Amino acid sequence: MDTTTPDPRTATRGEIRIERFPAGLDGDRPDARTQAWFEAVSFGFHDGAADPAHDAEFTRAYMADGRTLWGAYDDTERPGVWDPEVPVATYATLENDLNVGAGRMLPTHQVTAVTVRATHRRRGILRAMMTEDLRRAASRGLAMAALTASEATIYGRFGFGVATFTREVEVDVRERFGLRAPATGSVEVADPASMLGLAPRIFERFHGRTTGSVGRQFGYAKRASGRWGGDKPEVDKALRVAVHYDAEGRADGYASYKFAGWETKPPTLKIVDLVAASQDAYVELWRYLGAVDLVERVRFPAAPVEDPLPWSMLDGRGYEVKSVEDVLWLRVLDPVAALSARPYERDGEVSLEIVDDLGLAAGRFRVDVAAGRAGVERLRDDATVDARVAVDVLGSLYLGGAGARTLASAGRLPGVDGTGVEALQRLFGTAERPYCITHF
Ligand SMILES: CC(=O)SCCNC(=O)CCNC(=O)[C@H](O)C(C)(C)COP(=O)(O)OP(=O)(O)OC[C@H]1O[C@@H](n2cnc3c(N)ncnc32)[C@H](O)[C@@H]1OP(=O)(O)O
Repeated sequence: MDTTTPDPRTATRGEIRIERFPAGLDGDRPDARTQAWFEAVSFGFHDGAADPAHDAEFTRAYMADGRTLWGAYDDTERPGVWDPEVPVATYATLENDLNVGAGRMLPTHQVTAVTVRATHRRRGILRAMMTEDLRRAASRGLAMAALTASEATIYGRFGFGVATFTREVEVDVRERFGLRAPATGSVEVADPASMLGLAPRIFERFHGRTTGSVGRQFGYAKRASGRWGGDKPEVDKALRVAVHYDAEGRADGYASYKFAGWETKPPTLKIVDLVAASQDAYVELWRYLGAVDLVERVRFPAAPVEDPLPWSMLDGRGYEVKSVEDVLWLRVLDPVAALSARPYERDGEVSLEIVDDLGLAAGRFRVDVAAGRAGVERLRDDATVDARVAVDVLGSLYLGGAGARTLASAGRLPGVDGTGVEALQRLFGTAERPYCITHF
């Protein structure tokens, strides 16, 4: 493969060429390379043939996001074969801030749009793109990589560990629905068009106060405004939006939602996006959603794991957890920068050996926490350490989403004795569970 550093496992497959490029326009259409890339992504995610009019919108959004697109091309000529300019594999990256706790932001390398054509699967194409990409991100000084995964079995081998979860919940909003929390501020129905400007401002406040939150790409405001329905840049007339205002009249939360249709029994509202910059806003938006007439259920696919809602409901049994979904997967690229960036709730110290097959984060380190800040120092390779931790497990520990005790019970901290587990539990543990409502 034609990558800067050939992967020894795939270098013999000379017919695959890998290119990196920014999304680009040619007049008011995507340029040929970008259009062909969209074709491949649509194919990979079973979305049907790409629509150039839609793709022009997506191209503008990708340009605003500063995405880098990767395509893997097979130039082998065969009669009737699909245009060789349509990549057989795709991959894309962008960068946004991750809130690592107490509002501290860590610039994070995000990976998305991974597809490999069935005809080219299991030939090391993903491995070649991902190892090269992570190496480049690390060399650009990024301390963390992140993704959201379609399957839980793919990315652990590349050092990613699950860091946050959400729950899909369904709330019974018939007559017995009521909340104990005293009402605060007010909720008004908004003109969806106003969300183009308002949604990003509300999100920024949510983002600043929520550990685990990742900055949002351009498309989110378009969706909140109904300009992009679902995943298409087409006006969504079914989308409704309610905004919460605090006692001073400042907008501090919104819920965008849709009626699921009369054929859905019982009648249901589906929350598309709920962004609350305060707990009051969260509860009040639910009070509003629970008061909408002619519906019996409200479905929310992205509720926090620690949700105040059932504790506020007069009848907590009306809150049903349908499923739990992993959202953010984290991959430490630079242990010194990543471990010094996050805040710590207890002082103390622990020494770690990080095991990383890709070598990027491998080594021994001492984490010394005083007044909530960590000094992190690289140790000699033969230094004695308290715990040996695989880099994907470190990704799960990093935001406090998984406890060291739980991971040890699950067999994910082999060889770490009870003292080492307790040291990790004490130092990495957080009172609040991380929460990410951004998918990318
Ligand atoms: C971040 C995102 O974009 S999430 C979306 C991910 N995309 C999809 O799910 C689309 C459908 N799937 C695909 O396109 C492909 O199957 C991919 C991208 C998952 C894998 O691509 P491939 O090029 O076949 O992977 P590659 O040959 O490089 O394999 C790398 C390793 O992952 C393993 N692997 C690949 N796919 C899977 C899988 N679905 N489940 C478990 N292991 C897998 C391989 O066995 C290999 O293991 P090894 O290197 O330890 O021996």
